[in-house]
Amino acid sequence: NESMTIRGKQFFILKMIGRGGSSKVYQVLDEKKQLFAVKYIDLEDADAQTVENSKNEIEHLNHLQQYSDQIIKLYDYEITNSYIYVLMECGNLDLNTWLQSRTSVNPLERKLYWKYMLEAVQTIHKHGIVHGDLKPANFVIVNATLKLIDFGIASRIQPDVTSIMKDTQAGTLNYMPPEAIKDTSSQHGKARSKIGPKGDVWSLGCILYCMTYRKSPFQSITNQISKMHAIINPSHKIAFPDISEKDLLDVLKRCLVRNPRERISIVELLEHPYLQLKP
Ligand SMILES: Cn1cc(Nc2nc(NC3CCCCC3)c3c(C#N)c[nH]c3n2)cn1
Repeated sequence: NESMTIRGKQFFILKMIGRGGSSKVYQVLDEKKQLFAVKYIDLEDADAQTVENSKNEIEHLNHLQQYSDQIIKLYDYEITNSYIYVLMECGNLDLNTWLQSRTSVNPLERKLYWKYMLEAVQTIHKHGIVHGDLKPANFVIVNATLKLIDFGIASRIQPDVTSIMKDTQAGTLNYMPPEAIKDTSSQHGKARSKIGPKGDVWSLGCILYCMTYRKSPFQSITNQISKMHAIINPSHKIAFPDISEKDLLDVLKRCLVRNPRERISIVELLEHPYLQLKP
């Protein structure tokens, strides 16, 4: 069985959890049989921007450790000219895989997960980071809590193909805010800087919509161009089938407002009646 050495400590590979571009994520054990996740980034054929983004992401992850338990724990990392190893806590499962495996989500679970997602995203916003590409695969379940595993700065990671993830989440438009599609200024890479924190609120709303109605608001539109048009088209009314939890329905409607200025904020969401924890 393969092993890797990170800063003098040996880790034994159990399985590959996911891969994307030049990154791979493994489930590993240390010599005390403690479970960890290791992200391995191959820098051999990575361009300078990728190297820069990866280092930037790790520095932010390291800095934000102290501010919230809803940010994945970073134990160590090793950066060389040819690779980067990032040693992190290992979640039981990512939220996308979990959602795909559930026929229904129980209301209290949904409410708790929502609170954890808001707290994680509030933490990065407080430190000037807007993710810009939030989706269920960016969160992992650790015991009964949710943790954010990346800040959207470095490359995308998708679940390993052997884990039969058909619609891998990398590159999905299902959670993309209208302002990211409308933003025509400058080359697209800069568009993200134009999306403010309200862009992440839209994406979080799409995730909550998924946890409520089992699909994201635009998932049924399979043609990507038509999907983008629907996301930005004010005449395309998003369906909100009636549900018993009226507070939840109100949260969904306030997150999925196309005008970012009229969209609810993270702070208002944390104060919303839906989160006063009466199941
Ligand atoms: C499917 N599955 C996931 C876990 N747990 C887990 N997955 C992580 N990344 C996964 C990579 C593929 C896409 C989904 C996230 C990370 C991680 C990073 N980056 C830091 N800790 C983690 N824990 C167990 N099963």
